Amino acid sequence: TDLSTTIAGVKFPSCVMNAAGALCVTRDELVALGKSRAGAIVTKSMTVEARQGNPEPRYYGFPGGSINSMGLPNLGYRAYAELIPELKQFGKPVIASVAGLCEDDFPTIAAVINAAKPDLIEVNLSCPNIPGKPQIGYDPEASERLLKRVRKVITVPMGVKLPPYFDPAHHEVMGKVIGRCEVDFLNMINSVGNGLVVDPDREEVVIKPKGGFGGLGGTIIKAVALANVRAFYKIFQGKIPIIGTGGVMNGVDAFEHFLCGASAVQVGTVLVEEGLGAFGRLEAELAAQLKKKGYGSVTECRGKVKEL
Ligand SMILES: C=Cc1c(C(=O)O)[nH]c(=O)[nH]c1=O
Repeated sequence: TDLSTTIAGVKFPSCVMNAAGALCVTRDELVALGKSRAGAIVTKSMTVEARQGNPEPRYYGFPGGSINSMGLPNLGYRAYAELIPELKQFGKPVIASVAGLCEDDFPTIAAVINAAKPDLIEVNLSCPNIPGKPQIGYDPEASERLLKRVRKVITVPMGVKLPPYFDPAHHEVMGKVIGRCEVDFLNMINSVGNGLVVDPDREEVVIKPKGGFGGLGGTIIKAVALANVRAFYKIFQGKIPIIGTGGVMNGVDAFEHFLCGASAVQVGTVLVEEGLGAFGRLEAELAAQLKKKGYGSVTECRGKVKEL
């Protein structure tokens, strides 16, 4: 079964890769991703200055998912610019995830990172965990302004990592914004922002930052992720490739993302909980599911989910 895929003209040896944030902050983590079965190396979203991130505990896994308020711990964009040439030696695409603490950070980072020639750049409009900073992706005007500014300095394929939307009216508005910004691929969804997990025995929240509020991931967000993949797949009639992220814990979850229109999937929670071996398991399970259903590749089943 062919698990390779192509996004914006870039060939991925496998359609399963890490989500920005999962096991991808340090050089060693990124090299380990290069040596693993991951279909790409996706960096942690990067900021201008290196950051320690939020106080711990800042990640908590539980049956069904995870909650995190990492606070953008990363090496700073200059360090990743230096690392990219080395990371490109592993025979798989390198996706540089660009964030920023303010709008002006994005073009600053994007211009220098673009010069390092990652295979693709993913603009993260959806970090939910910077205290006092609303998610850019929930502000269409700011999103459009920012995407147009970074598009001017990015010559490699440019994608956007979006937060979950919960209303078709928002899908429509963001669809129009994306349509005006020459976006080469989409990635949805980022974590479901500002959830709260409580430990009833200790009568406490489970993470320290923001009073315990954090981004949700894992099985519990799969239905939201699938809805967003499907909504934007339909808006763009499959013409803009979508990376499906959210709730992929096994091969069948991945298959559901492809049925809804994804061209590849990213995994976060399952990677943090299980480690890099998850890639081999996910690939085997996905291949088995495709075979069972009579599909020869993920491309064949893309967008094939039937309505009633
Ligand atoms: C870039 C920061 C993000 C973070 C974080 O570093 O807190 N967590 C997420 O779930 N999604 C993000 O986009």
